Amino acid sequence: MTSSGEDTPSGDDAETLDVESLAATRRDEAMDSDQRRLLVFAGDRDAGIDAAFDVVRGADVPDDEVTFVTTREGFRFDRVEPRQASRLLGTTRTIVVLDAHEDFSANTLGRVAGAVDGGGLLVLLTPPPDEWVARRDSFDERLAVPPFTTADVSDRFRGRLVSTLRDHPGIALVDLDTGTVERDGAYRQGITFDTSLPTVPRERRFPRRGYEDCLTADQADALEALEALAEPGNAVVVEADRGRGKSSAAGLAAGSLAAEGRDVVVTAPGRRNAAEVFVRTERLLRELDLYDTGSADEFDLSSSRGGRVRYVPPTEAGAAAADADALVVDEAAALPVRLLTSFLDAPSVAFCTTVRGYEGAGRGFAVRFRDRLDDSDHEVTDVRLDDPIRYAAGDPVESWTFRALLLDARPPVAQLITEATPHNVEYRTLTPDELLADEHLMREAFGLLVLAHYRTEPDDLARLLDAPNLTLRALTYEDRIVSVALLAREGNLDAETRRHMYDGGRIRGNMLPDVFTSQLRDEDAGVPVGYRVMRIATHHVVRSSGLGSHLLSAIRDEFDGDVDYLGVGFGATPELLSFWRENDYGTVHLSTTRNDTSGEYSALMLLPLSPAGHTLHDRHAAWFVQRIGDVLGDALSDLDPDVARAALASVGHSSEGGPGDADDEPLLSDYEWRVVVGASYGPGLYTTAPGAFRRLALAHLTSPERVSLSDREERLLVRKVLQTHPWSAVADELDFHSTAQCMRALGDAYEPLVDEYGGEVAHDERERYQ
Ligand SMILES: CC(=O)SCCNC(=O)CCNC(=O)[C@H](O)C(C)(C)COP(=O)(O)OP(=O)(O)OC[C@H]1O[C@@H](n2cnc3c(N)ncnc32)[C@H](O)[C@@H]1OP(=O)(O)O
Ligand SMILES: Nc1ncnc2c1ncn2[C@@H]1O[C@H](COP(=O)(O)OP(=O)(O)OP(=O)(O)O)[C@@H](O)[C@H]1O
Repeated sequence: MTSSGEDTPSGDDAETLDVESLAATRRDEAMDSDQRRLLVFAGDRDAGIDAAFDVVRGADVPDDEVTFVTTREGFRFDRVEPRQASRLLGTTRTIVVLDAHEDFSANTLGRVAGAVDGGGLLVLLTPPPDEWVARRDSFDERLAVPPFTTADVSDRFRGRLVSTLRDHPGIALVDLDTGTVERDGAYRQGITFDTSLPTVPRERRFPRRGYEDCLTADQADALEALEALAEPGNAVVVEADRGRGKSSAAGLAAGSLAAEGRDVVVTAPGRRNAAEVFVRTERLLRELDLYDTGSADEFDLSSSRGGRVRYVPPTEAGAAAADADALVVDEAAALPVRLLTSFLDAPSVAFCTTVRGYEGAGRGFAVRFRDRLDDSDHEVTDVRLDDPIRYAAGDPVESWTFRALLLDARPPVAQLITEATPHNVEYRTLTPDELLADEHLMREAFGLLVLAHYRTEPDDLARLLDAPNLTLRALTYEDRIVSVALLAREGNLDAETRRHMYDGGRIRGNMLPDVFTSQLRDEDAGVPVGYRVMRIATHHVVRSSGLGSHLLSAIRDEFDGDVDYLGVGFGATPELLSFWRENDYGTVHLSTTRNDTSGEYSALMLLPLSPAGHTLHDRHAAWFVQRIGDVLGDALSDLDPDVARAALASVGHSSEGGPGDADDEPLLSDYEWRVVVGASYGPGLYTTAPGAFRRLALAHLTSPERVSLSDREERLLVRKVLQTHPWSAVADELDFHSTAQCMRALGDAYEPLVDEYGGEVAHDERERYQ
C-alpha cells in the first residue's frame, strides 16, 4: 500500500455554476486515478437533463459510451427504463445518468452504479434534496401496503441517502435552482493498493497468451482454476465483487477451450450480461490465430480447430450443454436455483457469481444452491478475485453505494457471538429510528438478513426503514445481533378490499390474506389481523442451538392477545417445515407452482392466537387436507416426497385435535376396508380402489406418530398412492429390486395401518388371512 496524495476538502463556499468545467475536472481526476466520480444535480428535472448533457460535453465522452436511465424518451444516447436497470449488470459504460425524478428505487441505483467504468462518471438527477426526501412517489406507493396509505410511509431511506450525498467523499452536489455548487466533489485518493501483476503458470494447459491477456494476478489465478473445465466432472465457482474481471476470465477460459477444439456453451440472465465473455474470447482466438467464424457481437464464435463458443439462454442452456464440453454461467447469482440445478447436466461448468452486489437479484446461489452443488457429482473448485479491474481500489462511488445501500453489511464476526444461547440473549424490538441512530446495529441486522436469504435486495433496506407494515425483532448477545426476524402486519382489510381480492384483484403486501382469498376462495380471510414472519435468520455459527425457536416464542408471547395469528410462507424444505412445526405453526397450503427464484414450492403455515385466528386456521387446515390428496396426484405430482411428508405431518398441529379427528365420517366404507385388507394381508390388488388407499395414506401422514412406518414406506405412500407415479419409476427411485417387490412393500406398509385405523370389519377380514 502506498500513499499517493491527500483528500481535498470539498468546496464549502458556493461557486457559480459551470457544469462543463466541473465535469471536465472531475473526469480528469477520475481518469488520473482510474476511479469514478459522482455528480449530483438537484433541482428542476429539465434543468437536470440539460446539466447531464453539459456533463457529457464537458467530460468529452463519445455519445455511444453514455447511458441515460430515465423514463423520459427522445435522447440520442442509449436509454434504459429505470425498471429495466438490470440490463446494465455486467456491462461497462463511461457515463451513466440516473434520473431519480421518476421511478427511482434503491434497486435501480444498486444496479446501475456498478456499470460505470474507471475514469467515468455517475450522474444523479434528483429533485431539490428536501423536497425529494419529503415527497411521496411511486416507490412509496409500493411501500403503502393496505390498509396503510402513502401518508403512513416514512422518509428515512431517502433522508439517509441525501445525508450521504452531503458528506461522502468524491461526490459533487449542485443546486440547480440556485445555480450553486454546494460541494465540488474534488477528491484525491489517499491510498492506492499495489495490485500484483499476473504471471504465467509453468504447468498449464491453456495457451500462454490467455495468461498474458490477464490484467491482475487474481484473474490469472481464476483462469488457472478454470483449466479444470477441460475435464468432465468439474465445477468451478468464480466469486468476486462487481468489476473484478470474472466475466473476462471466463471469456479467456472459453477461448482457450475453443482453441483446443472444444464446444463451450455460455449463458447469463440476458445476452448483454455475457458481452465481456465474448469480447475476451474473440480477442484471444484472433491473437492465437485460431479465429474462424462468428463474432462477439453475434455471441457465437468458432475456432479453426473446430471449437465453438456460443450463447444459449438460461432455460435451454442445461440441455444444450449436456451435449457440449463445458458450460460457462455468468451472473449466476441472478438466476433461479431451478435453472442453476439444470446446469449440472453439463459435463463441466463454471459459475461466475457476484458476492456483494446482491443488487443482481439476491443470493439464491449462495443460500440455496451452494449445498446442492457440493452434493452433486461435480468436483468443486473455488476461486475468488479481489483486485478491482473496472475501477481502481479506493473508488469513492463504490464505497458510497456500499454505504448508502448497505451492500457490504455483514453480521457480527463469529468469535463475538459463539457463546450465545437462548438463556443469555436479549429479545429486542429494533425500531427504524434506533437502526438509523446506530449504523453498526443496522449493518449487523441487515447483514444477517442478506446472508441468510436468497431474496434480500437494496429495496428491502428502504422497506425496513420506511414501510409502515414492517417491524423487526432480534435476539442480541452482548449487543451483537445473533438472530433476527422481520415481521409484516397483514389483514384487517375492509369489505371492499376483500371483495376486490376475491374478484381476482391484486393488492400489495398481505400475502397470506391474498392467497387465502383469491386462490383458496375465502372472502373473510382478510378480516383477522396477523403478523407474517417475512424473514427469520440465525447467525450461522450459533444455528441449531434453539435461538430461532426462542425468537419465535418471544414473538408469540409479545403478540398474544394483540393479533389473531402469526403466519409464514416460505420455499418448503423438510428441515424448514420441521422447524416451523416444532414452533407450533401448522400447514394450511402448498402452492402449486414453483417459486421463480428458489425453485421450491411454497408452504403457508399459521399459528392461531385468538378465537378468530383459530377459526381461520382450522377451516384452512381442514380444506387443505380435503384437497391435498388430489393436488398431489395432479399439480404437485413432482413435489419432493419428503417435503410432502413434512408438510402433511405439520397439518393441524396447532388446532384442537387433528383434522382426521374432526371428521365424523368413517375413514373408509366396509367394502373399502375389505379391499384394503385384501391388498395388504391377502391376495387383493391396490388398483381396485386407489381412493381408499389414498385416504388411509393421508390419515397416516397427517398423524405419523400413530403408526411407525419407515421413511421408505412413507415415501412409497407419497410417490405411488398420492402422486400416482408408475410402479416402475417408484421402484427405481426407492431402490426396489423389481416392481413386484415394490408392490409387496406397499401391501406390507398398509398392514399396520389396517391394525391402527381399521374397525371391526377390517379386523374380521384380516382374521381370514392369518
Ligand atoms: C420465512 C422464512 O424466513 S423461512 C426461511 C428461514 N430462514 C433461513 O432459511 C435462513 C437460514 N437458516 C437459519 O437462519 C436458521 O437455520 C433458522 C432461522 C431456520 C433456524 O434457526 P435456529 O436458530 O437454527 O433454530 P433452532 O435452533 O431453534 O432450531 C433448529 C432446528 O430447525 C430445523 N432446521 C431449520 N432449517 C434447517 C436447516 N437448513 N438445516 C438443518 N436444520 C434446520 C432443524 O429441525 C433444527 O433442529 P436440529 O438442530 O435439532 O436439527
Ligand atoms: N483481461 C482483461 N483484458 C482487458 N480488459 C479487461 C480484462 N479483464 C477485465 N477487463 C475489463 O474490466 C471490466 C470489468 O471486467 P468484467 O466485466 O470481466 O468484470 P466482472 O467481475 O465480470 O464485472 P461485473 O460483476 O460487473 O459483471 C470490463 O470493462 C472488462 O472489459
